Amino acid sequence: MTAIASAAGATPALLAAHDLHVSFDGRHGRVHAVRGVSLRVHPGEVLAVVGESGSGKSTLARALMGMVPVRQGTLALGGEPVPLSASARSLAQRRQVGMVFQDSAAAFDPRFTIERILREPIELLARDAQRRQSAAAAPTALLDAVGLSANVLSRRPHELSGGQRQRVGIARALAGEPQLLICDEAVSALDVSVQAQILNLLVDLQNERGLALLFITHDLSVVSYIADRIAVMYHGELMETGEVHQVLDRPAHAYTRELLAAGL
Ligand SMILES: Nc1ncnc2c1ncn2[C@@H]1O[C@H](COP(=O)(O)OP(=O)(O)OP(=O)(O)O)[C@@H](O)[C@H]1O
Repeated sequence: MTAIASAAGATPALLAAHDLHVSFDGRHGRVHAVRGVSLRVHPGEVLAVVGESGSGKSTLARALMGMVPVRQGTLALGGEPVPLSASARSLAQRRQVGMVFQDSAAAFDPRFTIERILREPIELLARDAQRRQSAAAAPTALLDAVGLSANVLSRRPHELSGGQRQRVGIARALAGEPQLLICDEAVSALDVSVQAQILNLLVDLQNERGLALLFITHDLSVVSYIADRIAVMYHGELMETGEVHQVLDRPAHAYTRELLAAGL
């Protein structure tokens, strides 16, 4: 099934994916993890992607970033087609879209200082002749944007709290000055009080910078708090999309009703 997650009206999409398919060949045969998903994310909006474990949410996010091979489909960013071939530079490499993981710190080299961790993407981008970096991408400015002071620069990841590390993960994702952040369970591993702080930070970034968020979550209260629209995945397909209140109050699909009854 191909469903299009699009808001009504003719707002140009920031990200438009069409008919994406991803499969993995493993010991137990082929897993068709994403099956013909089409969706749009509009500038400045928050699209929550929900679905049970194994429904393909993370694979979809990675496919959008170019972090897993896409078997079929098209992707456009700001109306410009993005090549999805294995040899093409992915959105992850171009950093036009930032990604925040459940455990962003797992990607940090534990031997590196936070300054070095933040400088790495900045320097990669500086080598890219097509991108001009502004002062907003300096390590101190990135830390400032996520509510951390410059004295964090000389520390190593293990010297920070979980919430501080996730803030550094967000700062790193902001290095390319993206218009879209893909957040894959970005607050799930944090204590509840820290979750609220990180959610508020993401909402502030959305408001201040007009950032759009594609927000993968299992948490219904997070969906209600943060999202404008919801996309519901099941077995790799996009079953239903719509405005938050519409999907929460009048889910069209039986699977969505079950998911909501179970609290996602
Ligand atoms: N690298 C991989 N190799 C083989 N199979 C994979 C790989 N990544 C994901 N899968 C399979 O693809 C399917 C979708 O997984 P995915 O992690 O995208 O689901 P999810 O909805 O994000 O789950 P969760 O909520 O538990 O994170 C699952 O069957 C999973 O086992």
